[in-house]
Amino acid sequence: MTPAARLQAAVEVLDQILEGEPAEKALTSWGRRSRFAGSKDRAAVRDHVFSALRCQRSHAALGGARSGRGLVLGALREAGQDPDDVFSGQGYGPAPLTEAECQLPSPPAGAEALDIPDWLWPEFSSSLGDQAEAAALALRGRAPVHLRVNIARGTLAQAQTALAAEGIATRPHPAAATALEVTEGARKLRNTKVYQDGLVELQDAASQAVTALLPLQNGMKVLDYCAGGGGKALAMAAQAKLRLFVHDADPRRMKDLPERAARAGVQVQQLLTADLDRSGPFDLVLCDAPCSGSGSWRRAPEGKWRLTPENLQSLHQVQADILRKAGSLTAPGGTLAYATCSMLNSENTEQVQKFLQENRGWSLAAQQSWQVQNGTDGFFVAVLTRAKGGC
Ligand SMILES: C[S@@+](CC[C@H](N)C(=O)[O-])C[C@H]1O[C@@H](n2cnc3c(N)ncnc32)[C@H](O)[C@@H]1O
Repeated sequence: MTPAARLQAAVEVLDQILEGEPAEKALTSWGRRSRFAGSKDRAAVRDHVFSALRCQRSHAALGGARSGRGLVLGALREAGQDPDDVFSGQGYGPAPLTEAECQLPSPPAGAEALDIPDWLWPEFSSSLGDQAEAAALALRGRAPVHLRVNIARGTLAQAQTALAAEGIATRPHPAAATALEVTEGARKLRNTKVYQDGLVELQDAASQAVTALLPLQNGMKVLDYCAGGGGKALAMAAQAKLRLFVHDADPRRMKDLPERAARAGVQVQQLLTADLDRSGPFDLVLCDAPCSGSGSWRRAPEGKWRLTPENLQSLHQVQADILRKAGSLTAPGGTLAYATCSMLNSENTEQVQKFLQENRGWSLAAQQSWQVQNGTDGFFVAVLTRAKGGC
């Protein structure tokens, strides 16, 4: 495909996404009907689509329309490229610009230029303070690829050497002792032996730092209450020999966990919600709660535009309920860890404060947050200790 044809494909996929289709589904259906597209074409179209979604608001303003064409036009204008080179109708590229599209709109400003919804900006800026602008700008860019070295299988240096032998260059990431950042060859990763043998897993460095902060010790009975795909469960298992249980309100979210656990050489026991009470209490319960995802909007940029004040409100309720339930499953003297991939105070510190106010016998042992402008996803974790005679 020519560069212009790839952009035309992105225009079509973006139009479907703007009509409400999930990005992955829209890309998959484009892929199915475009058998002529090679793997490089598919990767390029995907990159165009995700870049457009990260900057959807500002690019729509610059392109004069919230449409696939508008977003691609806005991206070209922001990059200082002549749109006529792409919108020429040549080589299966987009049709030439109309007279209306040729009009230069006034440049975006404020939250529009920062690609944050207006309703969210007050909370975003009060949560991030003088870092709000830097964080919003970081969310407009691509996320780095981070790996967690499975230290139960090998050292960081061994993983780097093995990855280099398969054409993947990495460097250690300062956020976590187990973290590597891929600097070259990321697309090849899943086909490498080092990945398939379980020496490395894809996981953001801040996500790794969350579990590194937990007081895990051999023999502990641990529950990952919101296990999803199991990223944190597997990271915990690499840190100590645990009796590890996983749960998710939607067990389908854990479908890949058995295979991932086998690759990592880890045993986990899945629990249904109905079995939780009789399986507890646990020495440590981690809840990696559902959230706005504001810390990972670089990876899942649709979330930024699909979040509404009402969704955020109901997430607050779900988070409070999860904390309460996970607290009840924590043994006296045990630890409850609450984590999100959000940078919003209302999902983080405010939830923890509310829990501490409403539940006697708990204390805050540690709290940390990570922000996107510092080279990781945005994350938050609070580690709470239950008193030995706690109620
Ligand atoms: C942030 S994701 C977890 C990611 C996972 N821990 C990882 O590291 O890969 C949050 C998970 O919480 C689950 N969830 C949502 N509501 C829940 C509830 N009330 N109780 C338990 N899990 C819930 C969702 O299905 C989702 O899989």
